[in-house]
Amino acid sequence: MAVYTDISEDDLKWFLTEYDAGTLLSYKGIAEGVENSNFLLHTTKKPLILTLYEKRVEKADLPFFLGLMQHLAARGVSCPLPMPRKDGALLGTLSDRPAALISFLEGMWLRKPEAKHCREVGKALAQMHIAGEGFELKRPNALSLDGWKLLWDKSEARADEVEKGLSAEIRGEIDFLSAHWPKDLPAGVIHADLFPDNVFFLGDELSGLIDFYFACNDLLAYDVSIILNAWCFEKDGAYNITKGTAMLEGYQSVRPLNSGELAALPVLARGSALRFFLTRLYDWLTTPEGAMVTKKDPLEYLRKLRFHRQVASAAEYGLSA
Ligand SMILES: Nc1ncnc2c1ncn2[C@@H]1O[C@H](COP(=O)(O)OP(=O)(O)OP(=O)(O)O)[C@@H](O)[C@H]1O
Ligand SMILES: N[C@@H](CCO)C(=O)O
Repeated sequence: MAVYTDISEDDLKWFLTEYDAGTLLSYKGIAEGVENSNFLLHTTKKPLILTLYEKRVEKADLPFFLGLMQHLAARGVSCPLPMPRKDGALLGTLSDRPAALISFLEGMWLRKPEAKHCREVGKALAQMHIAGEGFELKRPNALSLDGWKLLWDKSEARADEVEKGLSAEIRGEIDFLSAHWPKDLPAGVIHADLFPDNVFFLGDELSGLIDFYFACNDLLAYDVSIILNAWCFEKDGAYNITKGTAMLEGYQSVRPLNSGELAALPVLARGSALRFFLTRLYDWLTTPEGAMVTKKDPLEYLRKLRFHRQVASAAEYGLSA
């Protein structure tokens, strides 16, 4: 469960006096998520989400994340909107953590997404990429090649505890990706974590995107490879080409991928599988037993990485001719 930091009712009431948010009626911690502490607040006005930013979020990055949500919302992307305090600031402090109030988004995330949902996610990602144009703040991707190497340095010594031989395999993968990572592809603001639990639906209709706390400037096609990884594999590890086709068609109905982006997809998908493998591995090795958070399985992403290594061209992801 992702409530790393407890808050007291008195502190919360005091925190809310800085906002025009009404009077607190109730609040509760939200079990889902692994990164930050989230609470659902009911007040005499509208429901709100309170987020306390935890270890993987740099305070200096918060203006980028919160400003991006404002930028995207103003351009028609359905995403949470940060509520300014009475003094105009978007950030406050609660229980010694940077904290923000953001609007509550209606909808639920899908436990069993189908191809039609993948199509909608593809479209929404492309719309986000276009809406992100013109956002002036910049944030390099802290979880690209250099960040992967740092994470790997912290985990390598214990990697073989997770699976024998892992250490040599991952070192080889990082070397390969360092040598083959594409450079000259269209870049912009990417979400970088658009997993099923970050996309809300009302019925079959996509109602919004949340959790922009990994958003950054990077290759747009890298974001496409992330959604292929996150949405198009089945529980048994098989790639579902019907979902892949729908997702790529959905994306390209809004923003067609150029030939360079298409050719790079297998390498980009290896990179994004490695990224989630490495953060999960690090958490797996460092989260104490009994912590109130559900650890995610790094091996799921190792299997995906091995799949992408066998992919010869983007056609295997379900690209229609
Ligand atoms: N704006 C919002 N409106 C409604 N519910 C929200 C909103 N933001 C967060 N939530 C709820 O809180 C949960 C966790 O939020 P979020 O995904 O941002 O957390 P996280 O710790 O950053 O998670 P992740 O593991 O995806 O990085 C969501 O699954 C959702 O139930
Ligand atoms: N979406 C990520 C968690 C946030 O980094 C994962 O499933 O590993």
